[in-house]
Amino acid sequence: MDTKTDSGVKRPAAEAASSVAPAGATVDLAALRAEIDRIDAGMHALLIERGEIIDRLVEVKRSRGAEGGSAFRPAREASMMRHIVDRHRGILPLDTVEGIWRVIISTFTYVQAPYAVHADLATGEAAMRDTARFHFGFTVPFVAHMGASGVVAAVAGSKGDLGLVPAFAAPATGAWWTALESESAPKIIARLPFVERADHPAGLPVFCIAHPVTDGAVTEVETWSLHVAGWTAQAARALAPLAEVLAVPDRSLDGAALLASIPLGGEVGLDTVLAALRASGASVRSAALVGSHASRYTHPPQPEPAHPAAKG
Ligand SMILES: C=C(O[C@@H]1C=C(C(=O)O)C=C[C@H]1O)C(=O)O
Repeated sequence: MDTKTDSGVKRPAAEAASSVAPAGATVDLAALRAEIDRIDAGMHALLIERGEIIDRLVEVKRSRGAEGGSAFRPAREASMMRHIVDRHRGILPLDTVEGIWRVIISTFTYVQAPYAVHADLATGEAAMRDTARFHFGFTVPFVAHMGASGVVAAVAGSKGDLGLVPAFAAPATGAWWTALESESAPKIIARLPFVERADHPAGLPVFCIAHPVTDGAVTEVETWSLHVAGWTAQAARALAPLAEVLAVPDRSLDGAALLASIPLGGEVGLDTVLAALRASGASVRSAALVGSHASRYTHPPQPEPAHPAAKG
């Protein structure tokens, strides 16, 4: 007996049936594949419709005189990503869902206003590339730099590009954030991943920098560039419980350049951090706000995907 496939090609029934499907399941399989085709066509149509809404959004932004720089809106993106992971259920791994939406959002941001992503590869190329591609996809151009200061300079000289620099202490990076101190310099606008978890496939913590955001900035955590003299182990210990701090010691001055991340509206403010530094014997030469980002949002690690069929 022959059977007719979706494409109209005739082939033997035995070959058409899956090798694991019991005899007689062919029709069900074809029906399920028809369902999958219907869902795929629906999802594609929805993406096309999303693009039409983005077109209208661009018009509204233009009519409101939005600046011509990056269309990236950190507060909106952080909130969307939280909602997506919170409502997810079913067998599709969360990593996949998050990755799909990062590509959707980043690419629609790109079609609104083209931008490139500049990334500092000095602390390791593979992890940083994975991070950039996971969060921004493959349509947004990727520009590699060997050092964070090159990333800051590229963003400063661009119209609306984004930069990715490590959000962890790494000897190779230097105190790149001091280049963000002047008012018109780029600022930290986000910390990625938006949703953190121990087993994140692109979990390298990075700061995203861009021209100062005038619309849609998020200020849950402020990032301060501090210059201190008298930087000692005691001063470092005093700060550890108060704020997340990146420190680059400046041996010639017995001081350090610090990048302190301080949640707004919490018990510990900038004043608390400065007071702790002074109490430890350090003196604070300057403090400049160099950006802000959404508070870190943590999700528990995901269980291994276990399809019912795999359980035997
Ligand atoms: C759509 C907007 O622009 C960008 C694209 C987004 C998207 O595609 O969902 C979300 C936030 C912005 O980074 C917006 O400002 O809402």
